[in-house]
Amino acid sequence: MDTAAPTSTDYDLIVIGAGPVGENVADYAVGPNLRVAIIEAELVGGECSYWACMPSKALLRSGHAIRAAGRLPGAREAVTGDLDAAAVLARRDAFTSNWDDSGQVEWVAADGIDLIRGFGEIVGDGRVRVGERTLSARAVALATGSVPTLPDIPGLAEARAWGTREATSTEEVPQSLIILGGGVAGTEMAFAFAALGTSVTLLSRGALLGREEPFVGAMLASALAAEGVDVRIGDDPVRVDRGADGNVSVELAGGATVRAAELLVSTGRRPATSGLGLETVGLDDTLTVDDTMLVAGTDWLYAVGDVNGRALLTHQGKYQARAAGQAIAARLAGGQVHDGAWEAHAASADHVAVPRVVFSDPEVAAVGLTEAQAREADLEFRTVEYDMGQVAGAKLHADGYVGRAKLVIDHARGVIVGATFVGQDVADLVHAATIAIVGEVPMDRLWHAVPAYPTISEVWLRLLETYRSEAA
Ligand SMILES: Cc1cc2nc3c(=O)[nH]c(=O)nc-3n(C[C@H](O)[C@H](O)[C@H](O)COP(=O)(O)OP(=O)(O)OC[C@H]3O[C@@H](n4cnc5c(N)ncnc54)[C@H](O)[C@@H]3O)c2cc1C
Ligand SMILES: NC(=O)c1ccc[n+]([C@@H]2O[C@H](COP(=O)([O-])OP(=O)(O)OC[C@H]3O[C@@H](n4cnc5c(N)ncnc54)[C@H](O)[C@@H]3O)[C@@H](O)[C@H]2O)c1
Repeated sequence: MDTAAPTSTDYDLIVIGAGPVGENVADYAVGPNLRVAIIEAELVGGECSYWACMPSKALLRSGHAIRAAGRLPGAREAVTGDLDAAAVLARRDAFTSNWDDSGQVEWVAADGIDLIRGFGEIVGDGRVRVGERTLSARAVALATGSVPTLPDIPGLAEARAWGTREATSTEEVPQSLIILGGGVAGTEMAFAFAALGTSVTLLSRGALLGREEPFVGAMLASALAAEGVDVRIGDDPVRVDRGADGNVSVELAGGATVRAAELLVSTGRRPATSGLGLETVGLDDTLTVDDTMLVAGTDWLYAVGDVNGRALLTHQGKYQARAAGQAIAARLAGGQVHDGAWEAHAASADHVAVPRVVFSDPEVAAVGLTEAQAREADLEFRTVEYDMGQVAGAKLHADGYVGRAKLVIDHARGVIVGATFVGQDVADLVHAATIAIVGEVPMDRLWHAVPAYPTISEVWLRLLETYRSEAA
């Protein structure tokens, strides 16, 4: 398709999926000379706003605040009793706008984007069907997100298990909950429900958060155990049953059976490509994209956010959307596309600096490579680690502060390629590491970035001192 030529299409760009990513693709592309429509089958704002990031973080926050107060004499005595679960659920409801998307719909209209409600399906090059209508566009962007996977365990499909949607939108706090899957969602939900008073069993087939540094999973497993969560690692479920009394039982390979009022399955997600009609344009369900998110083998189709499987995180999907939206606008206007590494239309950071925060307690904040990934990449690297409990700012922050930090340093280039922090309130530490990686700041120059005293950021100084002393 010659995208620079004037055409008589209904739109210049149709975006399928109005989650955070689709909204940003449309927002960055739309302009006085570019007609943009966005198609949404459910709520404008997507999974993140109503069933994922926002409600899950709202459910977690009050428990973290109570635990934080418990670590400070004076505050500890002032905060007594349990969480008010009804108030926590009500705050969660406020953050999801009670699952009402009118605020986001208003924003779409104010931005000059046409909203079309319904399920969008590709029916040919640049052609999209929604209900009875078939629309044409010079470019189409898929931003349909991802869907949960369900493991093939006998009885599971019939057991009316919760997915993360049911967990984050629950109107009642179950008395007991089994969580299957020790990844990001399972670990966060274990903290959230334990704080709300639920008796939680967490079943993980390997170490918790197994893709992160090994100390991450070990520290979270002991923190969860301290919260009363029964963490079982490596004892796989072999059968699931929902009994006549409404409770769920899960039989484990080791012979034990665990029972609870509800079962949450959080065993990962896959790109939402089913029913999109990709076969009508010669594609299958695995979409390969370049750094402007253009799908390989096409000059009109883009895949952005969770659907391309690059990084299933809102902030990274929105970053891709900013690149893609601007690249689409440039291509449609016949302008220059700046898609070289680190240029405006390329999501270069996807390859080297994806920040990941797990809102557990302690929090986990990581970016770039772990040591294992650096080894796989055949880098010549060194690592340094530091006990964050020894940092003055951390000691002041909470009595008995427990935390650990680690840097992975590309020794040949003298730059950081990975960083991991575990500890109370470390989420915001990771952005400094992201800047160091993206900016390829040499270790010798990083030495001059002085952290304020007494902040938790002083861990940076300790890590750099450790690096220098070990190098000497
Ligand atoms: C429990 C949980 C907690 C999470 N917490 C965080 C977090 O704290 N931070 C973070 O960065 N990430 C978090 N994530 C990940 C985050 O939710 C996703 O990365 C993010 O939602 C992806 O945005 P998206 O726009 O690509 O997809 P989505 O948010 O899934 O939006 C896709 C939209 O497309 C619509 N759609 C799909 N198919 C069609 C179609 N054919 N026609 C029309 N509309 C369609 C859907 O209805 C949906 O509205 C979490 C995920 C889960 C499950
Ligand atoms: N704070 C955040 O940014 C945040 C929070 C929640 C979710 N998310 C995103 O949502 C996505 C989905 O979260 P998730 O936790 O479901 O996925 P995940 O990939 O993080 O974890 C899935 C876990 O399930 C396990 N698993 C997979 N198949 C299994 C099986 N058959 N039996 C037992 N265990 C099995 C895996 O080993 C893994 O530990 C993630 O990719 C994550 O990026 C992000």
